[in-house]
Amino acid sequence: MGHIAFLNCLPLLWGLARTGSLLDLDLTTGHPARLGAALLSGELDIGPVSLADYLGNTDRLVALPDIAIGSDGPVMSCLIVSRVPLAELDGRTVSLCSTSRTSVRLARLLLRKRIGVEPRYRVRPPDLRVMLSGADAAVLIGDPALRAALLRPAPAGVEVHDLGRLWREWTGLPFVFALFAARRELVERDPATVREVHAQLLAARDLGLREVDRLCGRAARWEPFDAATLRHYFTRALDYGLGPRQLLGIAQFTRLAGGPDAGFPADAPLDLLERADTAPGSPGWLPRRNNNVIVE
Ligand SMILES: C=C(O[C@@H]1C=C(C(=O)O)C=C[C@H]1O)C(=O)O
Repeated sequence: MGHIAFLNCLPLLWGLARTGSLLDLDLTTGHPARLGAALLSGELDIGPVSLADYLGNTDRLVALPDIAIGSDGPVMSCLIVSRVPLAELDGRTVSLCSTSRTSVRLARLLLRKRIGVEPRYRVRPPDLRVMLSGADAAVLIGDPALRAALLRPAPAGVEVHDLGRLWREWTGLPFVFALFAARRELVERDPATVREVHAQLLAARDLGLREVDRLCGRAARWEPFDAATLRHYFTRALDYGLGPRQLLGIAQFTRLAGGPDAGFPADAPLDLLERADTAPGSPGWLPRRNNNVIVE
């Protein structure tokens, strides 16, 4: 199973350890772009997958319901950091961090369709100093983004834009940056194991959030953020749910961002693993489609 090497997945890791599930799982830690590639190559069976990677490979992956990594407003850790107002980025250079697959797509969508600019893009490692050298803006995710937003007061003239906030203000919807998926081949071969791991993930997430005060007190000992900041990040900024509103957000993003150069089609389906108890008599699993229709 994959595990994202960012703080955003710490409540899950805490829960997997505290429930004992960690003993059943062989965990591979990495950044989202690397974990997506590993899931698709068969190196991993199950785990978090950046939304764009999922949407580009729906024939090979099945999404797990009720759990995701998203936000319903400011997310704190997916940012555009810019030396100039966003409206002035037309024709300028924007660095995209190499660890992200979805935030970089969301940033390009927002800049093109919401702000109305068409910058030049280049991919760089997730180091803000490197990203901003020779560029006017940078799209950064995960812990380096949290550090950029919270620790260093932004130098004069540098603007920090939160992608979760921009999306929410534009569409009124939550945004899902990553969901959890299993390889379709495994779901067909061994649905019981996929269901068990799914149940373990939900239990781990719930326990991690129930024990969030203990988790934050502990994490603040070695993270550069204090316990209250971590608590806010886990409980107010991040949204670990995948229900009807989050599915609407996914459908809206798919339709707006999908296309030949996006890596996924505008009509990419979302097949959710059906729960055993909601599919009586099914041979093991049934795909449930995200048929949300967006009305303009
Ligand atoms: C909230 C976050 O969501 C993430 C953003 C991702 C992306 O942009 O591809 C992928 C997985 C998540 O880690 C974050 O990284 O801070």
